[in-house]
Amino acid sequence: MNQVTTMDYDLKKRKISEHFARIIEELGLDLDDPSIKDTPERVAKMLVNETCNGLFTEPPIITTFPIDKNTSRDLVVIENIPFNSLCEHHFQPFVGTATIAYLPNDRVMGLSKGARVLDYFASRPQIQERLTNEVAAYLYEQLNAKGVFVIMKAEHFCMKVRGVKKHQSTTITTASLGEIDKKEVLASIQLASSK
Ligand SMILES: Nc1nc2c(ncn2[C@@H]2O[C@H](COP(=O)(O)OP(=O)(O)OP(=O)(O)O)[C@@H](O)[C@H]2O)c(=O)[nH]1
Ligand SMILES: [Zn+2]
Repeated sequence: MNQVTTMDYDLKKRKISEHFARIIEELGLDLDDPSIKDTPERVAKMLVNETCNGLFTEPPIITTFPIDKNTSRDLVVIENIPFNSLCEHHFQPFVGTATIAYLPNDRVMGLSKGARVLDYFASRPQIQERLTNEVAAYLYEQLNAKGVFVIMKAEHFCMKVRGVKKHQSTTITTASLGEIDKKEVLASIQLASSK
């Protein structure tokens, strides 16, 4: 994994800031304008600390708990987890929700950890299909789960605010690994939404 030290972070931000200042100049904007003068640093900070932070950090450690005789071994579904990521084609956001389902083997996952894994893989330039698969594959391996099924639904700003400009369109992607009954997952989501 691409571990970067604290010093590297500062250098990375400085270099990105310098490059972005050139783009601002090339656009004909005034880098001395009080409103714009700090924009290169702001963009660098946003990219390194937030929207691309997953490129420079380790994936989250997943807390798990052993299944004892009183714990269900059945399907677990964590639905409607909001996320935002960055489309690698246009560096525009794509924004939506993910549903993470897994069939435990001998351990269950701390519930928040699915969202942490999602945020980690979303914090880098992505396509939605890869993001969906990376979340599923990491959880499958880390949980030693019998199966994992991830569903994502997102709006791509590269399709909303530019290009084809289709504001209402959403994209649904899925990724499954191992033994998991996808129909059971979909039925449990429907059951929850009908309440
Ligand atoms: N499969 C997939 N495609 C994506 C994703 N995000 C953006 N795209 C698409 O990537 C494609 C890039 O196409 P190009 O023809 O190289 O770029 P472009 O000329 O800017 O395309 P337009 O968006 O059609 O204007 C577009 O069709 C985007 O809609 C994604 O997450 N998954
Ligand atoms: Zn795009």
